Amino acid sequence: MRVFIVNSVSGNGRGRKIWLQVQRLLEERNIPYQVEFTKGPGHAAEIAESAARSNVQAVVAIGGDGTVNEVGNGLAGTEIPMGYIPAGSGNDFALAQNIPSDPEQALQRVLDHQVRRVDTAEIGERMMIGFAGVGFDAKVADTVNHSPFKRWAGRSIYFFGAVQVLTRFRPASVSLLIDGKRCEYQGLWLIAVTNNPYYGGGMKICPDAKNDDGWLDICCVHNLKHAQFLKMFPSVYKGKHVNHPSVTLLRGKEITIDSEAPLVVHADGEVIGRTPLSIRVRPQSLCVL
Ligand SMILES: Nc1ncnc2c1ncn2[C@@H]1O[C@H](COP(=O)(O)OP(=O)(O)OP(=O)(O)O)[C@@H](O)[C@H]1O
Repeated sequence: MRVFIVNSVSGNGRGRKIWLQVQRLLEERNIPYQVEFTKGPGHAAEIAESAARSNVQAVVAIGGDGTVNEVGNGLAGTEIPMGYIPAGSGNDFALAQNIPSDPEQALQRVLDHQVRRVDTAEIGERMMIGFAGVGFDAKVADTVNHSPFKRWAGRSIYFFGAVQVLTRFRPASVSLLIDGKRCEYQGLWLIAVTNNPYYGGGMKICPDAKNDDGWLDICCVHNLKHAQFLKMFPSVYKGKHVNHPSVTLLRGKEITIDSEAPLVVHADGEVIGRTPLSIRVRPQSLCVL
């Protein structure tokens, strides 16, 4: 039996519409299923955890990256694979995994049941599946998630969110410990820690990140004036920002981030707290379809 976890409100109600399409396909093909609809933050993780205990064939998330994060949190460390049918605004996990945006094709991939293992990472009590960040990008995630325009703007909302945050943002002093090696940054804009190349609705923040190599890829952006940041910003969509002298790419397995003033932290686009924080890779801990 496959359990579908549907976030009906993801992608401005796309979650609900896509589920109805998937349900019709399952019924046409006489494929047994269970479905659960999320009621609010944290619920998808609870459902996934309880499904994993009953040893189901797969748990399939229908929603955005926030839903992937929660379902992944519920399944990491088990042998139950996570399927994914994208229905959010960003869908960066789908992009990184080459999961089709067409629901019928994404469902077919679930039914094909080719299991592969991907890395996740522990952040305090929680896990990130694809990406996490501190500073500017976390502020953007927070702004976007509270924006009334998220309902209809789709992927471009992250671009507009970034422009909105930019005017008020003040870079910070941050200390980073990567596998015992310390780096200090004055005027830090952001630190992205990723398993996947993409975040923020298709920004190629860590172009070489691979989600099964046991490493976390890190991108630090520092020492830039606001106008310079704005000028560099569009280049992230093609991963060309990495050539800029204010961009430092690093890699590690265990990372601690501390800052003078607490900075907002996000995991897979959902704000989960503030610095200080520690992130530790959990190699190949999540089975995905
Ligand atoms: N019934 C519900 N009502 C309100 N919020 C919900 C409900 N179910 C889940 N949520 C919350 O919705 C939030 C957003 O979900 P998700 O990230 O999947 O969609 P999205 O924001 O549209 O997509 P993306 O992150 O790809 O931009 C998550 O924080 C999740 O916990």
